[in-house]
Amino acid sequence: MFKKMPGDEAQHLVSTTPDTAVVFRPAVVRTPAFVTLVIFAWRFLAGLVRLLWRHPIASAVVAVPCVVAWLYGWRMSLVLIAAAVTVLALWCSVHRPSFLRLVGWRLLAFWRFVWVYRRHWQAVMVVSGLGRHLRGRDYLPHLVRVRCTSWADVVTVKMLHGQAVKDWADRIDHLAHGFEARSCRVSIARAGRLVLVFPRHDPLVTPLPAMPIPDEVSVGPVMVGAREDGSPWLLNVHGTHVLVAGATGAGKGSVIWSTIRGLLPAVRVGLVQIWALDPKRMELSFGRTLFGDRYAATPEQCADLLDAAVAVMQERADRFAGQQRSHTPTVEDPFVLVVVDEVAFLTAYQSDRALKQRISAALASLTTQGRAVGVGVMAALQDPRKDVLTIRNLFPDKIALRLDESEQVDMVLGDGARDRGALADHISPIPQQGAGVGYVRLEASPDPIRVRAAYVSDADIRAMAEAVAA
Ligand SMILES: Nc1ncnc2c1ncn2[C@@H]1O[C@H](COP(=O)(O)OP(=O)(O)OP(=O)(O)O)[C@@H](O)[C@H]1O
Repeated sequence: MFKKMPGDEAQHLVSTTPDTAVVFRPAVVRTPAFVTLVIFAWRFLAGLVRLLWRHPIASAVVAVPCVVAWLYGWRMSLVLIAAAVTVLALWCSVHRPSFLRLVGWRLLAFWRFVWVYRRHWQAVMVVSGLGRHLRGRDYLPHLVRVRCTSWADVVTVKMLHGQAVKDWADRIDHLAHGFEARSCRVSIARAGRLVLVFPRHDPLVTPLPAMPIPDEVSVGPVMVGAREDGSPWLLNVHGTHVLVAGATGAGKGSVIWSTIRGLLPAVRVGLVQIWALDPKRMELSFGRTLFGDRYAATPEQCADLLDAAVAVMQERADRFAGQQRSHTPTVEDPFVLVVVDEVAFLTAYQSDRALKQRISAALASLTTQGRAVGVGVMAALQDPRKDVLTIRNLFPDKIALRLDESEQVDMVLGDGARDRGALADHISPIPQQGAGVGYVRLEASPDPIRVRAAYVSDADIRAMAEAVAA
C-alpha cells in the first residue's frame, strides 16, 4: 500500500545537496481528469466488493434496512429492524454459542476492524517503524483480516516484502498499546503472513478450582488447568520430562499437585508410581501418604531415592533391550514419575560436593535415558539460570510461571519465546490473579501458549491421600 504525493506538491519539490549547483526538479505529467475519475471509481467498486465478500453479515445489517426504506418507506424498514432484533435476541437467549459463532463475533470483528485496526493502522505502523516512507511513498503492511474470539482479536497481516518475523516480535509493545490491548502475540500463518493475537480481556484472571479426579485410568496427558482459549490444558508426563520454573509464590505447587491428581486413578491401580523428593519439606510432605516409602526430604535420602530410580531405569533398559523401544505401563513395570520440588536445593545450593555430584549425575541419567523405559522427571525450580540447573535443556517440556526478570523467560522456554509474547515477567504477583498462570511451549510448536493451573487446596490433597489409602 502506498500513498502518492499530490502532483502540485511534487512539482515544487527540489532535491539538491548543500553547496552544489545541481538542482533536480521532477517533471510532472498532468493526468486527464477522466483517468483519475475512472481510477477512483474502480477503487471504490473493488473496495465495495471486498467489503461484501469479507463482511457479508455486517454489510447486510446496514444495506438491507436502507434498501427496504428506499423501496417501501422508513416505517417498513423500522418494522424489519424490530423483527430482526427480536429474532436475534431470541436466538441469543435460546442458543448463545451458535449465535455468537455465526453472528456475534462476526459483527464485533467488523466493528473492531473498522474502528480499532483500520483507523489506527497507518499511525501505528509508521510510529512503530513497521511501515516505511521511501521516496515520497508510504509503504504499509497490509491489514488482511480481523477475527474475534470470546477473549481476543486475531488479526492477520501481510508483511512488507523483506520484513522478518523478528521485526514484528520486537515491537509487540508498540502494537499492543497502539491498538489498546494489554499484550500482543505474534505467530506465523504462512510465508509472508502473520497472525497477531490481541487479548481483549484475561480469561485466566480468576483461579480455577481443582480439576475433578478422572474416572478413567490413564497415564496422561493429564488435565492440569485451562488454556487461554478456554480449552483444557493437557500436560504430557509419560514419555517426557517436565521443568516448572517460577519465582516464589508463582504456583509451582499447583502444577505439581494437579498432575498428581490427574494420575490418581492410575496410581490407585498400580500403573503409576509417584516418587517424591521434597528438600524444602513444605510442598509434597502434605500428601506424604500418597507416596508411601518413596518419599525423601534430606539430601542424603533424596540421593538414595534418585539412585533407586536410576537402578529401576537401568534394570528396565537391560530387560527391554532388543525387545521393545517404548514403554507401556503395566502393574509389573509401572510409569515412575519422579517429582522434585525445588531441585536447586539438591544441585546448586547443596554444600556437600560429593552428594551434589551424586544427585546431579542421577538426575542427568534419568533425564537422558528415562523416558523410553517409563521413568519421567517433573522438577520445579525458582531460578532458571544455567549455573543453578546445568541440565535444564534435558527437559523437553518446560513451563514458565511468573518470573522475576525478562531474560529468564527465554532461559526457560527457549530463544525468542518472550519476543513472541510469553510475558512471564508481567504475570501478576497477586496470588488470586497470577498464581498458577504461565506459558508453555510445546515440542511441536514455537508459539507459547498461556495457561493457568487449577488450584489444589489442602483439603483436596487430604481427600486425594484418603482416596488412595482406601
Ligand atoms: N493455581 C493457583 N490458583 C490460585 N492461587 C494459587 C494457585 N497456586 C497457588 N496459589 C496461591 O499462591 C500461593 C503460593 O503458591 P505455591 O506455594 O504453590 O507457590 P510456589 O511457586 O510453590 O512457591 P514457593 O517456591 O515459594 O514454594 C498459595 O498459597 C496459594 O494461595
